[in-house]
Amino acid sequence: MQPQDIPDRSPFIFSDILDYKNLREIVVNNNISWLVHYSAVLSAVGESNVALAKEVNITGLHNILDIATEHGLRVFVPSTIGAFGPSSPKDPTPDLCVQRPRTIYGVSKVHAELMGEYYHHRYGLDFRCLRYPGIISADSQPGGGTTDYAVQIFHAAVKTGCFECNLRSDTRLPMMYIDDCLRATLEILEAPADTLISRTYNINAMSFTPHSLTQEIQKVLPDLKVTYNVDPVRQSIADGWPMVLEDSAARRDWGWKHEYDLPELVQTMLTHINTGNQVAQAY
Ligand SMILES: NC(=O)C1=CN([C@@H]2O[C@H](COP(=O)(O)OP(=O)(O)OC[C@H]3O[C@@H](n4cnc5c(N)ncnc54)[C@H](O)[C@@H]3O)[C@@H](O)[C@H]2O)C=CC1
Ligand SMILES: CC(=O)[C@H](N)C(=O)O
Repeated sequence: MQPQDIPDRSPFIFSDILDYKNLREIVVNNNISWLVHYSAVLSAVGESNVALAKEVNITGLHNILDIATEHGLRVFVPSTIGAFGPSSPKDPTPDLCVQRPRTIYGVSKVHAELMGEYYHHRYGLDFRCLRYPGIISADSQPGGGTTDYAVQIFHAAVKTGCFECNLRSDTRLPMMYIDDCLRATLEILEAPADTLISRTYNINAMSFTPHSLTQEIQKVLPDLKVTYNVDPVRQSIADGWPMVLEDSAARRDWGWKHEYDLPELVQTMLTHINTGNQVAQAY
């Protein structure tokens, strides 16, 4: 979303997550009561700039937790499938298991989960966290992650009919459509505190490989051609991640239920991208 798309009643303020004083000023001046902390450097970009990922993902998180504790705010921080690693069980990956990620992104997200839970128990901070799968959305370009291919393929399928995939065709990863992701986030934020047995939950929707995604898109666009040029950094990250997230605790405690499986995802993405293109061409 661009600043000009935000309605007048919702102030849009640019701020650096590393500027503690400015963040505090924004919280106080705007009577903020919930912090939804999305700023991060994602998995693939993090491996090419570890220093930046450490700053944004770890120091930025510390700022958020301290401000929230100081001002009694509720905090949501997304975690990720990237918080697991090669020694975690993969199919399915439970909420509680070995977490030894090998990316700075994953390490920073495990740190966020543990710090948030520590602040909850130590200072009573209302910290809530979901481990998202790869998120797929038509209106924003992906920001340097390992699951980016699953967004890029839709744009390529509509615009050029061919796509070069940077993961192996059999790489199975958990994914979720953005509407399910945003609804899950609102649902956990609004859940009564006494229903939350845990402060960090896996949420799952679907899992697919580049090959099975291609086949589903080809049902609508049969001429789509996909070739493979594997990026070793992204592939080794993906090889250490879950294939399926086990999310029965989220379903039991606060009623999580996904709505989009692979066929609905493909239909919805292609419709959005086609509509966007038609609007763009009309101008
Ligand atoms: N997109 C996905 O598939 C998944 C995303 N998540 C989490 O969701 C959150 C959002 O992810 P995306 O929107 O996909 O990532 P993105 O890379 O598109 O967005 C990250 C945002 O952080 C901002 N940012 C970076 N440095 C900053 C700083 N110093 N101060 C303020 N803002 C700064 C960037 O400007 C960017 O808007 C992240 O915390 C990510 O870990 C978790 C799992 C999956
Ligand atoms: C799954 C994520 O956290 C993100 N999309 C990434 O690939 O880094």
